[in-house]
Amino acid sequence: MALSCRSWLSNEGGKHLFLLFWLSVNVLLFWKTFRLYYYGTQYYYLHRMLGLGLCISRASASVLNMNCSLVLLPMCRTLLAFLRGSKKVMSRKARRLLDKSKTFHVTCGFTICLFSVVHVAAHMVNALNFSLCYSEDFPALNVAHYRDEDPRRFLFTTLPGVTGFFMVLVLFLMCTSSSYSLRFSNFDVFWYTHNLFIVFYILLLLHVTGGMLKYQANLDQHLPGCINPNKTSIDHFPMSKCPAEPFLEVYTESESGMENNSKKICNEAPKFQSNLQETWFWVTGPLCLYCAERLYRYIRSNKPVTIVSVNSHPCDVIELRMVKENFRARPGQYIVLHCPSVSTFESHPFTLTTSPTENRGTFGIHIRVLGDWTERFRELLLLDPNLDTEILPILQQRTYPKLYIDGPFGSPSEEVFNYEVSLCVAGGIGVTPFASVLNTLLNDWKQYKLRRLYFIWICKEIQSFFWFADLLCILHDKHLSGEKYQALNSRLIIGKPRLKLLFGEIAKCNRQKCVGVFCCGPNKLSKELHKLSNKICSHGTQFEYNKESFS
Ligand SMILES: NC(=O)C1=CN([C@@H]2O[C@H](COP(=O)(O)OP(=O)(O)OC[C@H]3O[C@@H](n4cnc5c(N)ncnc54)[C@H](OP(=O)(O)O)[C@@H]3O)[C@@H](O)[C@H]2O)C=CC1
Ligand code: HEM
Repeated sequence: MALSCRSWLSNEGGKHLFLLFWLSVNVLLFWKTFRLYYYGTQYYYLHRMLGLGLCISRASASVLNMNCSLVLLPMCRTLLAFLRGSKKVMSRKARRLLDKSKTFHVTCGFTICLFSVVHVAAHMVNALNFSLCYSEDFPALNVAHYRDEDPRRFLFTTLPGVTGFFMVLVLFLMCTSSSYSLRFSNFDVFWYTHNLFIVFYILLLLHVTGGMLKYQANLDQHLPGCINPNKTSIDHFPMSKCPAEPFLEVYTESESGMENNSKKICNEAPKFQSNLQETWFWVTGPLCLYCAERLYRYIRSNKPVTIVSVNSHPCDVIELRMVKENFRARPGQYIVLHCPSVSTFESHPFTLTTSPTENRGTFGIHIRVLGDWTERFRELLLLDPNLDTEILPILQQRTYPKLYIDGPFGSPSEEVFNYEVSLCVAGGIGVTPFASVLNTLLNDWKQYKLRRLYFIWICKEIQSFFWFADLLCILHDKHLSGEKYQALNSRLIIGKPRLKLLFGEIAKCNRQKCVGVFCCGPNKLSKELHKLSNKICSHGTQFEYNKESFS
C-alpha cells in the first residue's frame, strides 16, 4: 500500500501540487482584493455607492489579470523545449510538469471565461448603481451624468463598456472554436478564431484605461465619517435606493476606527483619483515574451526545407526525409509541418523518427494518412500512387510542394534516456517518438543514463512492422544475433500483450529501481498503462508514467 502511494505520488503528485498552488493563488487573490474594496478606507465612498458589485467586479478582475498573464506561457513552446533540454535548470519531476502545458493553458483559458462572466455580471450591477446612487456631494465619483440615467449608456458609449463587450465576443469565439471535435474536424476555424487572442489583448489593455473606479486620495484631510460642518446629515447617497450597508455597520473600530471620526470635523472635501492599472503589469511581460516567441518561430520557419526522399510504406504510411540548414533536434522532439499547397494556415505536428546527427544532416518523419490534410499532402508528394519507393538524390529532386517546418519542440519522450530503465509502449503510428529514440541508441547510447530499454509495439496489421523493420533488425543484430527480419519473427507475438504480467516481470528484474514508462498511442492504451504505473509496485520497483503528447 505504501509503495503504491509512492507510485501514485511520483506519477500524480507534482501536477496535483501545482494545480493546488495555482488554485490557492487564485482564491487568495480574489479574497485579498475583495477585502480591500470591502474594508479599504480609500474605497469607502465608492463602496457605499456600488455595494458588493464593486468588491466582486474588482476581485474577479484580479483573477482575470493573473490568468490572462499565465494563459500564454504554456504556449511558448520554444521556451519549453529549451527548458526540457537544459537538464541543469530543472529536475526530471519539474520537466514532467511541462507535459501538462497544454492542459494548464486550457485550464487558464476556462478560468478566464468563468471569471469574465462574474466580472461582466458585477459590472452590470455597478452600472445600475452608478445610476441609482448618483451623488450630488461627490460628482467626481459618479459615472452617470444624472440620477436614474439609463445604465446601458455606460455599457455602449464608454471605453470600458465597448472594449468589454468585444472582449466577451472574442472570448466566446475563441473558446467555442477550441473544442476537440472542431479542432479535429476543422482546424482552420480553430486557428483563425484562436489567433484573435491578439485582438483580445489589445482590447484588454484599452479596457483598463477607462479610469471609472476611483479611490479617495486625501484620507489625511478627510477620513470618511468625519463631519462636514456645512451639512447636517452624513448621508451622501440616496439611502433608499443604494445597496451599500449603513455607514457605521460596515466599519468596526478594528478596521479603521470609523466611529471616532463621527465626532471629527473634515478638513476638506474628499478628493478622488482613478485606480492604477494593474493589468499592464500582469500582462505586458508574458505578451511580449509570446510575441517574441512567435516572431522567432516565424523567422526560423520562414525558409522551406529540402525534401530528400519520399517512401511509401504499408498501411497508408509515408516516410519523408528532409534537410534544412542549421536544423538541430533531439530524439523524441516533434516539428510542425506547414504545406501552403495543402492549406494556407493549417499545420500539423509530427514526431521526428530520425534526428540530424553530426555526420548526417537529414531528418525524417513518418506520416499516417488519416485525414484530408495528410491525404492531400500524400497526393502532392507521391504523384504516381503506384510508385513504391522514390529516392531521388537532391540534385535530381522533382518539384515537390514547398514545405515549411516550425520547431523542433519538446515532448515527454525526450526523458527516455534519463531513466536507468525505460519501458516504451507504442500503439500503431504512435511508434514514431520511440523510433527516433531507437535510432539514437543505434549510434551512441553510452552517454545516456539509460541502461535497459523494454520496447513494445502493438499494431493492427503485421505489415505495419515494415515501417521500421530495418531499424528493429539492425538494433537487434547490433545487440543480439539473427538473420535479416528473422529477428523480427522471433519477437512478433500475435494478440494483445498482457501488460500487467509484463509490469510484474519488469519489477522482478529491476528491483528497487524507478522505471520510466512511456506510452504513445490510442487513449485506451495510455489509460491502461497509466493505471498500471500507479498500481504496480512489487519488489520496491516504481513506475513513473509519461504520456506522449504534442505539448
Ligand atoms: N507524438 C505523439 O503524440 C503521437 C501520437 N500519436 C497517436 O497515436 C495513436 C496511434 O493511432 P493508430 O496508429 O491508429 O493506432 P491504432 O488505433 O491502430 O492502435 C494500435 C494498436 O494498439 C492497440 N490497443 C489499443 N488500446 C489497447 C490497449 N488498451 N491494450 C493493448 N493494445 C491496445 C490496438 O488494438 P485494437 O486493434 O484492439 O484497437 C491496435 O492494435 C493516434 O491516436 C495518434 O494520435 C501518433 C504519433 C505521434
Ligand atoms: C483568453 C483566452 C485564451 C488565449 C489568450 C489563448 C491563446 C492561445 C495561444 C496564443 C495559443 C498558441 C497557438 C500556437 O502557438 O500554436 C493557443 C493554443 C491553444 N489553445 Fe488557447 N487561448 C485561450 C483560451 C483557450 C481555451 C478556453 C481553450 C480550450 C477550451 C484553448 C485551447 C487551446 C488549444 C487546445 C491550443 C493548442 C493548439 C495546438 O497547438 O494544437 N485556448 N491558445
